[in-house]
Amino acid sequence: MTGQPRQPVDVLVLRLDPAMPLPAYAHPGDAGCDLRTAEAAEIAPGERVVLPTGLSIALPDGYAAFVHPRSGLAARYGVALPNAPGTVDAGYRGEIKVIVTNLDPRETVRFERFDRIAQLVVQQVEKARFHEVEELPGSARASGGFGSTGGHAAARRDDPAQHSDFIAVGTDQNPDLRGQ
Ligand SMILES: O=c1ccn([C@H]2C[C@H](O)[C@@H](COP(=O)(O)OP(=O)(O)OP(=O)(O)O)O2)c(=O)[nH]1
Repeated sequence: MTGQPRQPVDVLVLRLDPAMPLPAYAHPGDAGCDLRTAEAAEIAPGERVVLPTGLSIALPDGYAAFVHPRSGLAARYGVALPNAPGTVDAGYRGEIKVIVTNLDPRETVRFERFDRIAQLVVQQVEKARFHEVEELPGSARASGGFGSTGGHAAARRDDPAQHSDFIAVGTDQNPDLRGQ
C-alpha cells in the first residue's frame, strides 16, 4: 500500500552552540533525528547527568517533540533516559536537554562533544477537552490493567501451569540480551 508522502513540518532551530550540527535524519524513513551532546561527559554506573544539546526549537502549535533513547546505546552500554520519552512542548524555547543515566552495573560511559546521545521525534498532538461523567461507557478490557492478560516471564516462575502461552528467554542463553 502506498500513500502520498507527507510534507515535512517546518521547525525553527536556534543554535545556542554555533558549532552544533543542525538536527538531521540519518535515513529518509527515520522517525527521529539525532541529538548530540554539546559537552563531553563521564557517567559512572548508576549515575545520571543532564546533557545540553546546544539547540532550542520553536514547534508549531499542535506539535510536540519527544526525546527518545537510542537503542544502540541502550543495548551496548546500558544508556537510558529515565524520563523517556522526554516531552518538548511547543511553547518551550529553552535549550533541549537530555537526561542520561548509565544502567550498566560495572562500566563507566564516556561521551565526547558532538556524540549522538538521543533522538528527537516530532509529532502532532491532540489537545483534549475533559468532560466529567457519572459513569464511563463499557469496553472489552473494562478495568483490567497491569498484567491482566498474563504472559510475562516473572509470573511463570510462580505458577508455570498457568502461563504456557509464551517462551521465556533467559538472558544467559541469548548473547544479544546479556548485560541488559
Ligand atoms: O527530555 C527533556 C524533557 C523536557 N525538556 C524541556 C522541554 C519541556 O517543554 C520542558 C519541561 O519538561 P516537562 O514538562 O517534562 O518537565 P516538568 O518537570 O513537568 O516541568 P514543568 O513543570 O516546567 O512542565 O523541559 C527537555 O529539554 N528535555
